[in-house]
Amino acid sequence: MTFSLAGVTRRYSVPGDRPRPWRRGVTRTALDGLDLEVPTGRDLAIVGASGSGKSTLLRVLLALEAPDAGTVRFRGDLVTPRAPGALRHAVGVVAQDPASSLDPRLPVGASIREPLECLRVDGDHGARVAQLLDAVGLDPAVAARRPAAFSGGERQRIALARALAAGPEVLVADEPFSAVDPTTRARLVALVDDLTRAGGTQLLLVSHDLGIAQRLCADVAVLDASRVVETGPVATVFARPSADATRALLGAVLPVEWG
Ligand SMILES: Nc1ncnc2c1ncn2[C@@H]1O[C@H](COP(=O)(O)OP(=O)(O)OP(=O)(O)O)[C@@H](O)[C@H]1O
Repeated sequence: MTFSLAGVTRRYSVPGDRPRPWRRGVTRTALDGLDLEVPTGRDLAIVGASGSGKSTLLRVLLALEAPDAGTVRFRGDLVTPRAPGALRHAVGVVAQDPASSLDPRLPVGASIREPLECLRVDGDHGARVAQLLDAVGLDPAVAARRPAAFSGGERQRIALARALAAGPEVLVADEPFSAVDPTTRARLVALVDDLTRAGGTQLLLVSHDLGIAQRLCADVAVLDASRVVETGPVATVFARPSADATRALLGAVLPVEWG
C-alpha cells in the first residue's frame, strides 16, 4: 500500500458565531474515523462535495497535520509531522492555489530548483530546471521571471514542474486545474497524464470534476461528511454507485447539449 489510513479523525476549534462575552469555541470535525487504502501503482481520485474533508485528508495523509485519532502509514511505516520518514522525499505536491506554492519574491527557476537542493538531488540543477520548464510547455528562458509575470494557467504549469522536479514516486494534487479556462484545463490534464505516465509517478488527485477524475485515475474514493463512503474502480463506481453521495455528485454534472 502507498498509503493506509485507519480510523483517522481530525477536529478544528473555531470561534463560535455569538458575540462576546457569550462567544464559545465550537469544534468542527473535518475527518471522522476515516479509513482509506491506496494501493501502490493505482492512481486515485478523491471526490466529494465542498466541505466533505478532501483537503484535510490530503494534509493529514501528507503528514503536514497530525490526526486527533487514528494512524497514517506510508508504505507500511507510521508517519507523523515530526517523523515523516520517506514521505517527504517520495511525494511531490501541487497545492490548490498555485500562487501559494510559489514564493512571489523568487524567480520561478529558483522555486523549481528548491526541491532539487533540499533533497540533494544529484546532477546539473540548471539543466534539470530547463528540461522541466520545457516539459510543461514553457520556454526555459522564463526561469528568471517572478510568478507575477505569469498567467494562472502558466503558474499551474510552474507549480507542476516544481512538484515533479525531484522525480517523486507519488504526485499529490489538490484541485490543480481549478483556476483556468476549459482549453488550458484540457491541456494541463493531458500534461499531467503524460508526465505521470512517463515518470511512472502514482497520482493522488482531489477534483470536483468527475470527468477529469475518470480521465486521469483508475480508482476513486468518494468522501461525504468526513468519511470515505465508497471506493473502487472509477468505471464501476460511476456506472453503479452504491452511496447516495456518489449519486448526488453524478446527478449534479450538467450535460452539454448542442445541435
Ligand atoms: N484550518 C481549519 N480550521 C477550521 N476548520 C477547518 C479548517 N480546515 C478545514 N476546516 C473545516 O473542515 C471541514 C472540511 O474542510 P475541507 O477543506 O477539508 O473540505 P473540502 O472537501 O476540501 O472542501 P472544498 O471542496 O470546498 O475545498 C469544513 O467544515 C471546514 O470548514
